[in-house]
Amino acid sequence: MTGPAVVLVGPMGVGKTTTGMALAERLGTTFRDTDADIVAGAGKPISEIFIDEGEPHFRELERQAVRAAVSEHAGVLALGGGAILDASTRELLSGLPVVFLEMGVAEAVKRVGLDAPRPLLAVNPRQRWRELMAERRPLYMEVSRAVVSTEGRTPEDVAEAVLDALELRKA
Ligand SMILES: Nc1ncnc2c1ncn2[C@@H]1O[C@H](COP(=O)(O)OP(=O)(O)OP(=O)(O)O)[C@@H](O)[C@H]1O
Ligand SMILES: O=C(O)C1=C[C@@H](O)[C@@H](O)[C@H](O)C1
Ligand SMILES: [Mg+2]
Repeated sequence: MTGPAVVLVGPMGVGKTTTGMALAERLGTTFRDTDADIVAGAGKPISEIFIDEGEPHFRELERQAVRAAVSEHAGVLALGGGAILDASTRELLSGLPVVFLEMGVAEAVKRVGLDAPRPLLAVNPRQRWRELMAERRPLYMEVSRAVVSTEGRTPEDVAEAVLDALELRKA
């Protein structure tokens, strides 16, 4: 097993799922998303896992979900926005074709809105988003082979930029 063809990381709403699906189609492969794996395993939405069992429990489920997906999935893999907080996950990602999708705060507000059921942005979302990114940007950078801006690009354009960044385009 060689691991995923591409791993997408980045903040909530940056387009990991949308771009990931476009990229998988473009590469003729399948898409997998660790958030979706966790929801399927727990049988309830992430917001309810946070409320019922707390964030540390969610992070442990996420750690396990990333491990399983990296070892089982050969297509395009999107990780939850906070997966890179775990040091052992960052270590696991080293050597893999990881791409950091990014955008600014104004675009984040446009994309995720202010009332979406995202537990980490429930209160004062602009401020919280800035704080989260200040903490996480260095971690996204640490695990990534390339950074791709998603602003002013359609998901299909972002997928093409990811292929260019990883030099995955066939001649
Ligand atoms: N390149 C883009 N330009 C404009 N809007 C986009 C782009 N990519 C995604 N979106 C929109 O932004 C929203 C969030 O996208 P998506 O769910 O793919 O992000 P995500 O990174 O998977 O978020 P999450 O953290 O919830 O998993 C969706 O409404 C999607 O249609
Ligand atoms: O940025 C985060 O910490 C999160 C992002 C989402 O993908 C989900 O994994 C969850 O809402 C937490
Ligand atoms: Mg997603």
